[in-house]
Amino acid sequence: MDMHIGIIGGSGIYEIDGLDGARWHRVDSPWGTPSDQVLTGRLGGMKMSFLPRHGRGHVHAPSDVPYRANIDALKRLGVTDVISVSACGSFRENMAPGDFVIVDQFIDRTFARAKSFFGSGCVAHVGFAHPTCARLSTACAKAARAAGVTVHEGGTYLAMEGPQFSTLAESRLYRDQWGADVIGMTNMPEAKLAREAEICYASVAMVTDYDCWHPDHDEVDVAQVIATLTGNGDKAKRMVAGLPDLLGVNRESCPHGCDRALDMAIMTAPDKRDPALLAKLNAVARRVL
Ligand SMILES: CSC[C@H]1O[C@H](OP(=O)(O)O)[C@H](O)[C@@H]1O
Ligand SMILES: Nc1ncnc2[nH]cnc12
Repeated sequence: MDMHIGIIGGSGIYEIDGLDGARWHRVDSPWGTPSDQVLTGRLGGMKMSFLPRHGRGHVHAPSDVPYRANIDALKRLGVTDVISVSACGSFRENMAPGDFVIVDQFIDRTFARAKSFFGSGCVAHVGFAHPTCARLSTACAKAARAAGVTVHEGGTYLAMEGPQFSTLAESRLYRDQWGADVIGMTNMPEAKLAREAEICYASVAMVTDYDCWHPDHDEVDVAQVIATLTGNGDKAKRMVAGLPDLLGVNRESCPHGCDRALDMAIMTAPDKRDPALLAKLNAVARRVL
């Protein structure tokens, strides 16, 4: 099978350069309209598709990003592995603005988003103890280091609803009591949906600020995030350029089982399944339905 990387670009990343045969095109999804068209092409011979999470011009707020349509659209294009590139605040002194954290755990504090492709008519429960793909994450860490970035391998990302930033009490709670390392507004439910769609998922969180807990730094605001993002965006593009050599164009099945997540997940008896929901699942769950 061909490796096909999907990059979901967060705040400050609305395109990527250097794709051979690059073309923006519309992908229709039964789950709604994706955030934007998808830029497809090849990098070092490897298939790559890029989707700006907030749309070009940053039009979608974190609560309104069409997460299901985005993952479904990438699945329909044949994407096997998604790399999420996001801005985040840091709860750790040593995870400084400009550094990349390769996230391996999440705490989901979002509450106003559709979080599953499944539901009444086709109930499924996928395993999510290890929400990111170690194979893909390791490649991202190597590529980022080779691009000269300071990389922290492993970290817990707290996903908040937003769009307001956290209060000081929340920031201290997440950092001191809950052990979160970074905070952002978008990786949930994206990571959950990628797992349901049997797509490997890695999260590259680019630190832009110290949120509001740090006594020696100003509390986060958009100006601070944008100032750091300008440098981070270039680093992310250099990281992406290193991926084809590390991952190769031919894809072995995932050693961690991300691409077989639905094997034991669907509970609803075949004769009780809702045909309308099954029709919408025709890309995400195509392998098992
Ligand atoms: C511009 S600051 C807050 C905004 O930035 C992050 O976006 P993304 O995760 O897509 O890079 C954060 O989650 C918020 O949506
Ligand atoms: N401090 C912060 N909180 C939430 N999302 C962010 N994105 C970038 N910085 C952030």
